[in-house]
Amino acid sequence: MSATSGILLDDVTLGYARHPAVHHLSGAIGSGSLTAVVGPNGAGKSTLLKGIVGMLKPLSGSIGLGNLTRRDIAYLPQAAEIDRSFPMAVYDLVAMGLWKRHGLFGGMGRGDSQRIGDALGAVGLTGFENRPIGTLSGGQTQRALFARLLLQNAPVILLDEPFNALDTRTVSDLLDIIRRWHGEQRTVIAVLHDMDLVRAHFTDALLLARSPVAWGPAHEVLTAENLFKARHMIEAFDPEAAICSRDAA
Ligand SMILES: Nc1ncnc2c1ncn2[C@@H]1O[C@H](COP(=O)(O)OP(=O)(O)OP(=O)(O)O)[C@@H](O)[C@H]1O
Repeated sequence: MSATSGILLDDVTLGYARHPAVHHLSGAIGSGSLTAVVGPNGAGKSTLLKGIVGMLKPLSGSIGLGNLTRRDIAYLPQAAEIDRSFPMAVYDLVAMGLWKRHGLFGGMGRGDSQRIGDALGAVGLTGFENRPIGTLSGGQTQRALFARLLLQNAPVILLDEPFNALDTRTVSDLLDIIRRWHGEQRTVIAVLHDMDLVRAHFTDALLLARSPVAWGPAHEVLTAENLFKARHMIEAFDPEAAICSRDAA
């Protein structure tokens, strides 16, 4: 992976219909870092990922990508946002990871079947090539989506609650792939709720409660005091506020 200065968040406010969901966030996600975004429900974690991937334009502030473009970012939304009813075989879903290489209507190149087979093997889905995606279990679906991410070969990978409702075996297998990406100096940012998992496997953590509570080495961020503060901040938040109090002050 090429070296970049990482992702720079400069006083970023993100929201919907001008209602801010993430307020005044500044900091850098270093290139090659393994960062967990944590915080209570409604803290703005998914919103932040959507801002970084370019699906949401900041209401104010800016998100800088250094020498990367949006096309260098692979994004796995929450499972609930993925339409599994689309009639498609596992092989074709995973092959979509090669679109960046070939373009939407480009043909498959030599070696692509091998690459797809390798990616399916890496996630333990060899033999599932022809299965319609609608017939997969939740864990198998997430494995197939990780295979697609493997083929995307992106320097930045954003994962929104990738382990939600998965059994320990599947989590462990997918964590191996995340570790592999980290070893390849890719930047990995994952929204997670399991604090023990973050402490054990992630180098950095950003604790959000619409505003940033703490950001830095995971073991320094995930203290009982910070987590309590984040919960308190979310409970005290007025979701109907049209503009944030800091802007109004
Ligand atoms: N499309 C949308 N339109 C309007 N408001 C939204 C939209 N998506 C999210 N929000 C609101 O923005 C706030 C932050 O939501 P977000 O999904 O980013 O939180 P989260 O930290 O990812 O939560 P969770 O842990 O529950 O997934 C919430 O109050 C939510 O209701």
